[in-house]
Amino acid sequence: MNPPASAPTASAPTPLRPTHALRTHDVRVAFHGNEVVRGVDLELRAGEWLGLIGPNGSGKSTYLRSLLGLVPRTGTVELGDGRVPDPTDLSFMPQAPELPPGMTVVEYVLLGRTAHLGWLRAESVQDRQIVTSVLRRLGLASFADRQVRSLSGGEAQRVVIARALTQQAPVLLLDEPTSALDVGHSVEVLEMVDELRHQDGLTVVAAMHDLGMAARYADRLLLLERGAPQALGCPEEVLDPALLTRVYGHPIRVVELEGHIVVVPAPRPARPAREPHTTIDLQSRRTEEIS
Ligand SMILES: Nc1ncnc2c1ncn2[C@@H]1O[C@H](COP(=O)(O)OP(=O)(O)OP(=O)(O)O)[C@@H](O)[C@H]1O
Repeated sequence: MNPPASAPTASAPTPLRPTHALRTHDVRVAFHGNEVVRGVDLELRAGEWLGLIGPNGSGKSTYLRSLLGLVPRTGTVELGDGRVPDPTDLSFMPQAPELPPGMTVVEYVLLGRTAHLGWLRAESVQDRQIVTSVLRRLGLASFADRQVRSLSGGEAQRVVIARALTQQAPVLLLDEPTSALDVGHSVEVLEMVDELRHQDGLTVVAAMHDLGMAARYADRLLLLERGAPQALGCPEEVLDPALLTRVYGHPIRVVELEGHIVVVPAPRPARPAREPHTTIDLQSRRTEEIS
């Protein structure tokens, strides 16, 4: 008897598993002829965390936004199956999200399910369960009925992360996810993202200014300078004091503390002694000008 069509046979080739979850090749973005992202190549495996680092204006947000199609780009962006990502594949936590007036936390976080809604556009019991579970995990259950506009900066940031997580997309893009959070809440949120990527194979790309936190959570770091990749590798390789000092324009020290990398600004070398004070007599100058 012939085997069913779908059963593997000895001669049938094993389907190749993609080696990457997200790949970008030669991604470039220009505004008014000025290129601000200059050829980013990346290949991320499922469950990998990439930390995007670099000084202000180095192109981190623009690169993330280009992956979502929010700004025009050239180059290629594809998922592991070769598809161009659609809105259900990438969830995004922007740096400065709009919090709509008159909306409660639970309504706002439910927006994360928008891409999954059926033709009736009504959320299901499962959508609500996902929202409840994310709110609980982020310690936000007691905020469910609060107006989003009434939250503190840190509370609002956690709510925005909750919305991104509720989408349950395989790739999570975070633009400075902890910029408004105190140290305790920063660790709590990053730990949760870390747990999700280990449990569910979530692939994370996060723009981060705190280089120590980036080293702690990311598997690899990509350092951008004026849109151009300067280094890509594990935190120990990329967080090279001489490289960081050059790119950030300030002396930087990298030290190890209890097994963690700590990045600290070093004092600048002593400046030459200032010229002695000269006092300008503004009153007499004025008098001279008037006379
Ligand atoms: N819509 C736009 N039009 C013109 N220039 C833009 C636009 N968006 C971003 N830029 C410019 O692109 C460059 C990169 O900005 P981007 O926000 O990506 O940097 P960043 O690394 O995320 O900075 P930061 O750490 O300050 O958030 C900056 O010089 C910025 O002014």
